[in-house]
Amino acid sequence: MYPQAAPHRRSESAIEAYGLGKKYRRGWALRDVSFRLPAGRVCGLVGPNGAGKSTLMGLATDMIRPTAGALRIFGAAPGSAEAVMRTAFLTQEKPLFRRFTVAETLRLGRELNPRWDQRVAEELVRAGHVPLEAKIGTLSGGQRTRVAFALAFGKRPDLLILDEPMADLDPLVRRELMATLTAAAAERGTTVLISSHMLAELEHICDYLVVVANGGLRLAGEVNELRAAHALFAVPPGASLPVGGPHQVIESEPHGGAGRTGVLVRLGAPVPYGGQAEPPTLEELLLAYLRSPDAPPLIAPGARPGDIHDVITRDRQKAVTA
Ligand SMILES: Nc1ncnc2c1ncn2[C@@H]1O[C@H](COP(=O)(O)OP(=O)(O)OP(=O)(O)O)[C@@H](O)[C@H]1O
Repeated sequence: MYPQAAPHRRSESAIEAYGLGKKYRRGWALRDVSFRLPAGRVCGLVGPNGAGKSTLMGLATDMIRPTAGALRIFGAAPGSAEAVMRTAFLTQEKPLFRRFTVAETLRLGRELNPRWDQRVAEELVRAGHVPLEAKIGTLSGGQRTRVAFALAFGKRPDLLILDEPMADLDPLVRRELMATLTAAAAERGTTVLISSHMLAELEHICDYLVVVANGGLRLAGEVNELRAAHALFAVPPGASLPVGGPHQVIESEPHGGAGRTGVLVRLGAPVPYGGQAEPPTLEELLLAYLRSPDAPPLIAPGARPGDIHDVITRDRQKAVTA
């Protein structure tokens, strides 16, 4: 059963993937991945180590070429001038020139990006008391991360792709930068795709979710829709599971003490919440799917991409008119 959303015009897609796959010598890192991320969403990309998250982000930023399928950024091919101008990508590595000062780094950002916003970039640096005249090589890991964030935000991207970028930040700075992220998304309609293993943190910022495991897509869609499509039952010791038939058990785990079992089900029919059942939190939903990598995928209707043939036709038309 899937909660019926009110009919609405299909919004612009920031990312659409069609049967996307990447094969390395050791095998498929990502296989047959199809989803869309509507523009303006903050999307958590979640999966166990080696699930294919960085590969997906590499494909979206043209760092990696697909073995199969295709991907579009605002309708444009990754690596095209339009996609590059509209996208900022931040990884754990944060390649910055160590001999440049912070001010020189921001100047480089200004020269390379036609939509550069010096005020936004400088404010981010100043908020962390990072001296503009300091050389990058003399900064702490967290300060370098802040400068890399300033470069990414200064670019005023429509799509910000963040590959676990905050691992070296203290909790207060993480919070501050998360707040900056969500404010940018709310004010400018920036789409954010952020991979993280910090599930509780994602709960605060994400309204959209893509889960990958073993190189395949497991969940995609709006957080609220995905939560509403599941229920968590707290089953007392000795009691039998009060669901069956159309419902599908994703996972059962000890829950809340007193010998109770928490059973997360994908709903096949409406259940009255209350009593034993409640909608799972985002963290409960994610943990259940991470612990059950073979659970069948659930791609919300709004997260399904259009037809790949339309994309090919559109590309051909662009090539003819170019
Ligand atoms: N350049 C490469 N050559 C060969 N195999 C690779 C390469 N890059 C990634 N892989 C493999 O592809 C799979 C997916 O890797 P990927 O880095 O996308 O996972 P991830 O979800 O980002 O993991 P993590 O959470 O650990 O960062 C892994 O099995 C990895 O070993």
